[in-house]
Amino acid sequence: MTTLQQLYRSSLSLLTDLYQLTMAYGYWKEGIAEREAVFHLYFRKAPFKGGYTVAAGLAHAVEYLQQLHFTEEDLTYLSSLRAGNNEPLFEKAFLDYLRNLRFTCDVDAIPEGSVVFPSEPLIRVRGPLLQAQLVETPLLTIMNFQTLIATKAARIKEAAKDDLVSEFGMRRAQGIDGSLAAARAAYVGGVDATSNLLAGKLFDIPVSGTHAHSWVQAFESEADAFEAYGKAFPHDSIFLVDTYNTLEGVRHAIEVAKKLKPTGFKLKGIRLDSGDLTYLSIEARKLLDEAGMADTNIVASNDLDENIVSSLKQQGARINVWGIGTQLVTAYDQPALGGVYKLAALKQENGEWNFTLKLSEQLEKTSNPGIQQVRRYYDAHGFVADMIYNEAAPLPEKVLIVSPLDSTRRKSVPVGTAYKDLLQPVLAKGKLLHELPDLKAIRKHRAEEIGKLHESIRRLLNPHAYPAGLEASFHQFKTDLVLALREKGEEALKEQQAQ
Ligand SMILES: Nc1ncnc2c1ncn2[C@@H]1O[C@H](COP(=O)(O)OP(=O)(O)OP(=O)(O)O)[C@@H](O)[C@H]1O
Ligand SMILES: O=P(O)(O)OC[C@H]1O[C@H](OP(=O)(O)OP(=O)(O)O)[C@H](O)[C@@H]1O
Ligand SMILES: O=C(O)c1cccnc1
Repeated sequence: MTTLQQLYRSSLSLLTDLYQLTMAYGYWKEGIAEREAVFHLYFRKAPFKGGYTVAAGLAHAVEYLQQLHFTEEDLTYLSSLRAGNNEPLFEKAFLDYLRNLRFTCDVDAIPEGSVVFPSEPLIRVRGPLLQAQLVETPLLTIMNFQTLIATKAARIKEAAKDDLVSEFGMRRAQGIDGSLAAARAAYVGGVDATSNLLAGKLFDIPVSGTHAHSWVQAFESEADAFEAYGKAFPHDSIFLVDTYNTLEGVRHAIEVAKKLKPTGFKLKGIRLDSGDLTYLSIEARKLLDEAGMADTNIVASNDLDENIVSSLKQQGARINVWGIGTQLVTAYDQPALGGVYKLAALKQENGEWNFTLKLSEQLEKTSNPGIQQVRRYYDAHGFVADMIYNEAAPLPEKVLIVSPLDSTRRKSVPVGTAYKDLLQPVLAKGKLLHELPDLKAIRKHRAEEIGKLHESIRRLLNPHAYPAGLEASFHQFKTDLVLALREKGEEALKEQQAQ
C-alpha cells in the first residue's frame, strides 16, 4: 500500500473540487474528454521573499495519480448529488464512464529536492483533457504545501548551518495531514529529524525529542524530575531546564548528571525554551564546560524561525541543536505558495496543437502557452541561468533568455554552455517509468542543488535574482498571442456596444 493509502483510504478520487467533476462531465458530454491536452503546474513568486524555492511533493503526487479510480462508494455519492431542478447532477452513463476511468496521461516533472524558480513547470501533464483537468486540485494541494515547507526548511537550515535541526511542529500544524506532509517536506528541505512519530514511521525520517515542562511539574523538584528521566534514558536524556529558572535548571542538570555518572549515564543535552537564548546559552555553555561536559548539546526552542536563528548565531549564541515548530510547519510568514495549474495546449480536431493562455491584467498572472520544458545552464561554479522554452517549436542556436516580468531584462548564454533539461519523464500513459528516489536521495539532491547556487541567491535577506525566464522566440510568441487575444477581446466588446 502506498503511504497515502495507508493514511487515508483506498480512493482519494473525491479529494478534489466539485468543479473538476462538473467540467469533466461537460467535456464528456461535448465529446472532447479524450482530446489531448497539456497542463503545467508552476508558481509565480518565490516564497518568503527568498531567492530560490525547493520543489517537493512529487512522490505523493505520483502516488495520487496512480491510484486515481472511482470506487462504488465514490460513485454512489456522486449519484446522490442533485442539480437545481432536483434531477441527478450527473447522468448514469457518465458515472459508468468514471467507473472505468484510470489515469493514462504522460507526466514529466522536475525531481524533488531541485531548486526551482517562478513560472517553471514543476509538473507537466499531457493526455486526455478530462483526466488532465480532473487532477488539478489534488496536485496543487500536494505540491503547493510541500514545496512551501521544504523551502522554509531549507532557509532554516541555511541559517543553522551545520547544527542539527529537529521539526517540532505537529501540535501547531494545519491539521493531521498538515503535520505529516510538513514533516516530510521539512526533511526534504534539510531538517534532520522530526518529533512526529507517525511521520517517522511512514516516511523513514529519524525521530528525536526531549521532554515537556509537565514532566518537571509532575515531580517534587526539578532535580527529582531530571533524575527520574535520566534513569529511564541513560543515553538519550535532554533535560528541559527552563521550567522555573533556566540557569538554576542547568545547575540541577549538571548535579544529576554527576550523580548518575557511575551508573553509565551521560547527559546528551539541555533544552532552553524561553528567555534571552543568547545570554542563557552562553552561560549554560560555561557551566557545562566547567563541569567537564563539553559534549553536552544545547538545544533551543521557542517560536524560532530562520531570522531568529541567524540573529542568535550572529550574537554568538552557543546553541548547536534547534527545535523548530510553529514557524516551520505553518510557514508562518507566508502560509501558501500560490502555485497554479494551467492549460497550455489543446489538440484540435485536425490534429494540430492550439497553444492557449490565460490573460490577465497583471503580467505575472498571464500564463505561458505551449509544451514547456526548462533548460538549466551551468558551468564549473554552478547554475548560470534557466530558460523555459516550447518543445513544440524549433530552438534558435543563439540562446537569449527574457525575464517574464520585464522584457527589457535579458540574458544571453554563450553557445556551447552545458545544460540539462529539468522536466524528466515520470509516467508514460499513466505507468511509472522508474522508481522515484527515496527521501535520503532527495535530500542529497537538494543539498547538491542549493550548493550550486551563488551565495547572493542563497542569502535570506534581499537575495539577488537568479536569471530565469522565457526563451526569446517563445517570449515573442507569447507576446503575439496576448496581443491577438486582447485585440479579439476589444473587437468583441465593440461589436457588443454597436448592438
Ligand atoms: N537573543 C535573542 N535575540 C533575538 N530573539 C530572541 C533572543 N532570545 C529569544 N528570542 C526570541 O524572542 C521571541 C520572544 O520570546 P519571548 O520573550 O516571548 O519568550 P519568553 O517570554 O522568553 O518565553 P515564554 O513566553 O515561552 O515563556 C522568541 O521567538 C524567541 O525565540
Ligand atoms: O515554539 P515552536 O517553534 O512552535 O516549537 C515547539 C514548542 O512546543 C513546545 O511548547 P509548548 O506546547 O509547551 O508551548 P509553549 O512553550 O509555546 O508555551 C516546545 O516547548 C516548543 O516551545
Ligand atoms: O521533543 C521535544 O522537545 C518537543 C516536541 C514537540 C514540541 N516541542 C518540543
